[in-house]
Amino acid sequence: MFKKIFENVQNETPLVHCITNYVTVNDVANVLLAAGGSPIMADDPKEVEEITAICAALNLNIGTLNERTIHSMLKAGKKANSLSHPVVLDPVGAGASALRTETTFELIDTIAFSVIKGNISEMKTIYAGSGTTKGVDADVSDAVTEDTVSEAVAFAKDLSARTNAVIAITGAIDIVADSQKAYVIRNGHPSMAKISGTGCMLSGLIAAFCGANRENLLDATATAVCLMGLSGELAQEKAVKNDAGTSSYRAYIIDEISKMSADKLAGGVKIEHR
Ligand SMILES: Nc1ncnc2c1ncn2[C@@H]1O[C@H](COP(=O)(O)OP(=O)(O)O)[C@@H](O)[C@H]1O
Ligand SMILES: Cc1ncsc1CCOP(=O)(O)O
Ligand SMILES: [Mg+2]
Repeated sequence: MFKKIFENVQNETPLVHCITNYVTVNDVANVLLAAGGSPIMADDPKEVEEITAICAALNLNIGTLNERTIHSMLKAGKKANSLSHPVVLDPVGAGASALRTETTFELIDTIAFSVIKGNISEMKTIYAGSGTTKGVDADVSDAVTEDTVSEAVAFAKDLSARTNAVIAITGAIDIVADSQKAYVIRNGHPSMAKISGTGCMLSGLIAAFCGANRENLLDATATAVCLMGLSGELAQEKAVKNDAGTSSYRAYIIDEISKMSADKLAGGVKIEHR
């Protein structure tokens, strides 16, 4: 499954419309190119419908939301739905402010999302209807551990049934689920949480993988999560070898994605079916 899904991205070069935050926007663009996709960042309400119409997928990330971009996200999302394009939501910081939480729900109520991807604190906010997320990073107390993984799988399946979207919960252990089936993914490295943008990069990748694999959004999402995690592992090996710090580590992750092959990916995934 991984090989074919990865190859479809490389062969189809999906154009991904991103309405995303200004912290990590350049990393999202570069990671899309590295994986074989193509990015276009466009957030003015006057052009979002036109841009999304020429794309294979839409990536909505509320990291630095404001009134104008919220309007753009709603417009783009509705247009993408009308064209049956996959739409991904990254509810960055949902639970940290009323604006983030309310916007997340307005987006979910208005747009049919293909995938909703967030860290565990953001996803718990969506599940509960409110939250007390401390910021854009997950609360340590929320983390999915080996002891709570079954509970997290049930939570992800239930959230998928409620939203009709594939659910991706990231952290040391990642969960990707629809209402029936889940994957538990143990790729990745703790260093990935020490740089800003790994979550946003992953949302961009998920959009590209869904754009090139529309008939299997669950497996497309799982493959993107494995790719990100494996690249984080390989980048860590290189960082240790080079005595590198966090800035180089960020670049090494993009390097590893650009150097990934279908075989290397298939050989490196750490995935369990539930
Ligand atoms: N402690 C960890 N161990 C392994 N991988 C991690 C860890 N923390 C985060 N990751 C990986 O980093 C990426 C971003 O996840 P996360 O940090 O949860 O998102 P966000 O940046 O949105 O908070 C995912 O690919 C995830 O698997
Ligand atoms: C720091 C920050 N503040 C608003 S958006 C953002 C980036 C969040 O990126 P990620 O979710 O990938 O860590
Ligand atoms: Mg995030």
